[in-house]
Amino acid sequence: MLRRARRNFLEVWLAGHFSQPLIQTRVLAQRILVCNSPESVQQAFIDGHEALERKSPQMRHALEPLLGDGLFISDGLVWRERRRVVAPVTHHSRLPELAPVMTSVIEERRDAWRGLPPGAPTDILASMGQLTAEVICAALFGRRLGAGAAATVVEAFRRYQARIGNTDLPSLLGLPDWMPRLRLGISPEVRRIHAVVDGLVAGALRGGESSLIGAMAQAALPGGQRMDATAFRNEAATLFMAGHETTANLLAWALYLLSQAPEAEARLAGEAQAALRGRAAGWEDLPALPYTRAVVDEALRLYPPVPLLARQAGAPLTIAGEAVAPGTIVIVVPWLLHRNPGLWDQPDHFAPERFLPGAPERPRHAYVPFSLGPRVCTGMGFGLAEAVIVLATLLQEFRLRLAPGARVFPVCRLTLRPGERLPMVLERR
Ligand code: HEM
Repeated sequence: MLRRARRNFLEVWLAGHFSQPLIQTRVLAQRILVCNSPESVQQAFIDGHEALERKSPQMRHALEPLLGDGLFISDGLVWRERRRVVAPVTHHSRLPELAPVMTSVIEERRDAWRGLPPGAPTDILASMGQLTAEVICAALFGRRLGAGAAATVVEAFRRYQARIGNTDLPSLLGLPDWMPRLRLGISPEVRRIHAVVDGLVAGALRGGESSLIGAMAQAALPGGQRMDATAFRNEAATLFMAGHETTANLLAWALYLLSQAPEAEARLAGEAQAALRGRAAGWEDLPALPYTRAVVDEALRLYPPVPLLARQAGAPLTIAGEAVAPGTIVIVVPWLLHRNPGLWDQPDHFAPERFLPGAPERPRHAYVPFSLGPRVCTGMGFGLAEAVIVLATLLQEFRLRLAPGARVFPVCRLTLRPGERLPMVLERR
């Protein structure tokens, strides 16, 4: 099981797990409880938030070298204080101000695609990674990360993920947190990413442009203190990483799904053409793109970019009648929950209609691509707006087909991606 988990975390689940409301297992010294029903998910992440605020040791050890005490993996007082500074910078109320950055980056990508030789395969996973890296950089730092720098970070993060793996053997053996973990080959990637982030933070703090970093610098921690330089770097790295990798995978999966579903693809393209008439999408176009949004929601259901939400109990609690002792790992697995046949009709089918306004209601907490409860993703509105703007702008003009011979299968490391590459052929409509 460990070997399978290290290779690809999705391989540990058997067919029966998708419909099982609660899965209990033990890996070496570690008890693991998987919540796979709306009730148990609510009991764990909402009612049990205080006991389960802490991320799993596997997640913390995987990301700590890169993010330090950044919001994604911190807990306790640090998490509470930082959340009050970081969450408002991408709050829904700021999106009209942030969306023009998305529009201008996607306009550049569209123009570059117009110049591609017809029939040449493009790696859509890399292309979306670079695009979303440019978007989050422009929003975060108030200026564009040069194409070379974006590519450097995207590639370094890909290699970081490949080396770090999913399993943290020492934690599974019950060894304490303070014991150093062997992390072969990740230091050069971490140094490369930190060097880029440090340069950008310094630039954003010096330059007078409006930026998320600038907004964070204005916000005081409770008690009036300012965040120190390390906190700044950790939060900037967190927003950069959380803000590009997830959205890139979502876009790659959506484009793949559409390439396999010509009717859905034609419907989305028709909606985009009618709403946009050749221009790039912006914030004000979102209400006229409900089908595009439904495609995004359905892609998030079938291929949730964060397919595993793992916590470690810090205090005793009860979930679905089971006593959970401190130290137990409690996991919500969107990959399982989103395909649970007891919760979804035809769970493995790509059916964006299920998310259109007026579709039958689904059970609460059956759909959690952005997590839920107090640790819900702070960038949810940002990521959703970006994905709709990108898909509508590109698909009104281009049709994407999977390159001949390409094989696509989901691989889960920290995020869920369509293998290492996604070669697709672009055609102008
Ligand atoms: C489609 C895109 C995205 C998806 C699917 C996604 C998903 C998630 C999920 C599932 C979590 C919680 C993880 C857990 O509970 O273990 C999370 C947390 C977070 N996300 Fe996102 N995210 C996306 C985009 C973004 C963007 C664009 C930003 C920033 C601009 C962002 C910033 C964050 C941060 C800071 C956290 C940590 C919140 C906390 O622990 O308090 N995310 N995201």
